[in-house]
Amino acid sequence: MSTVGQVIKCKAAIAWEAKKPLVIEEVEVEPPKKGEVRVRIISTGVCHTDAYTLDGHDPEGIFPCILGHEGGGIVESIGEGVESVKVGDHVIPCYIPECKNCKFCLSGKTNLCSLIRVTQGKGLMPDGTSRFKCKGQTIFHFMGTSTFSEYTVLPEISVCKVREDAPLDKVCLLGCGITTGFGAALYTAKVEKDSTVAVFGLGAVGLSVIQGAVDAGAKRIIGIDMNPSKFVMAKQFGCTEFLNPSEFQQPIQQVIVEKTDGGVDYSFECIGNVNVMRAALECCHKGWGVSTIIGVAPAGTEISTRPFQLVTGRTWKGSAFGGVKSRSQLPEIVEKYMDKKLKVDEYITFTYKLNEINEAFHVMHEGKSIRSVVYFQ
Ligand SMILES: NC(=O)C1=CN([C@@H]2O[C@H](COP(=O)(O)OP(=O)(O)OC[C@H]3O[C@@H](n4cnc5c(N)ncnc54)[C@H](OP(=O)(O)O)[C@@H]3O)[C@@H](O)[C@H]2O)C=CC1
Ligand SMILES: N[C@@H](CCC(=O)N[C@@H](CSC=O)C(=O)NCC(=O)O)C(=O)O
Ligand SMILES: [Zn+2]
Ligand SMILES: [Zn+2]
Repeated sequence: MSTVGQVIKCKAAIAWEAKKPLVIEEVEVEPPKKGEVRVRIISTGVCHTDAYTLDGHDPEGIFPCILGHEGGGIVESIGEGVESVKVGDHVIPCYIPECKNCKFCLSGKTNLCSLIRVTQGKGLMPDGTSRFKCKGQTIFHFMGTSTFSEYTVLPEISVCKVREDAPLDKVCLLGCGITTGFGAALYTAKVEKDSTVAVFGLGAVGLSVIQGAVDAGAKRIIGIDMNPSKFVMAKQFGCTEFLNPSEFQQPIQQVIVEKTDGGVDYSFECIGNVNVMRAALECCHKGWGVSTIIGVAPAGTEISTRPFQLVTGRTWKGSAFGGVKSRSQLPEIVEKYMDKKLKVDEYITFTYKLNEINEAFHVMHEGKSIRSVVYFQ
């Protein structure tokens, strides 16, 4: 029986409140309105940012909500006026949309489309309402994607069509962490051949920075993590040296400056810790070192350094989704994976069914996972 135009009742993991486990509930998902798309999610990764919001660190965290932003799915139905995707298309939901028409999209300088950013940050669709209900209560969207639900509704501009032979249970991971790190190295920092790179935090994002740095021809890639178990995979990805800050008396930036004849050409913070962000800037070479912040830091925290660090030629940058334009450039990243030029399968350390999703958060907090993928069937 067709579900088009009908409210769909399905399973979703609800975050009823911060710091509490998700609860699998039956939710009602409304049909897509004008300019919207309803997607059946096949699988979803669990990113550190989902944990950050669930743990109550996100100033935009609104509860109850359906988290999840690293999904792969199939279009179930489309709303009036939708032209860029059709029923049955394979898609990746995108937390940074691409309208191709706002000041940001037209600038050619950024991937940060801002057409619907305000409502998205309030957990709502662009018309200011939600498509989710549970037990008669409105459930908020998250990052415009809410992929921890069997069905979700997205604005058309937040949906990237991908080739049908790309396995959705793998390329879902390109919806966030892998694309973010890879893009940050190649498109935001623009790492150069023969350069020296420091990567702080060797989770999925850090490993992807390493992939980007290898692609760019970096000569030395120094991985820094407090968890030495993360070094094993980093080495397989092309990291050439490893440092555990807890093994040194001096600040880690000083150790790196000494080991690299004055500092690295590029550094990346892939943790979300403002003290590490400072270290990442200060381990950069005087005159030209560029440090890119990727990690998302808790509400209320701020970065600091001596302005002299910048006066003397270091640059502080930031990157969201690796600077990748979601609808026009993400298909190229999928292509790289399909051509075996980008690792994706290797990140999947755990797989779960939806009713086991809290375990994915547990293994992440224990430092045991790179990525968990949750399957809906
Ligand atoms: N800007 C953007 O567009 C995006 C930002 N993010 C953000 O990027 C960050 C990384 O995400 P993800 O890779 O999924 O996270 P992970 O938790 O998988 O990786 C973070 C790694 O950093 C390690 N770590 C923690 N504290 C320190 C420290 N003080 N010094 C060195 N290493 C440390 C962790 O160790 P352990 O294993 O012990 O925890 C872990 O190995 C998060 O803040 C996330 O929110 C993610 C995607 C997109
Ligand atoms: N809601 C947070 C900000 C969280 C954040 O910075 N998100 C990143 C993506 S993290 C993905 O895992 C991002 O794309 N930021 C750009 C944006 O417009 O949100 C807060 O309010 O601090
Ligand atoms: Zn993410
Ligand atoms: Zn736009």
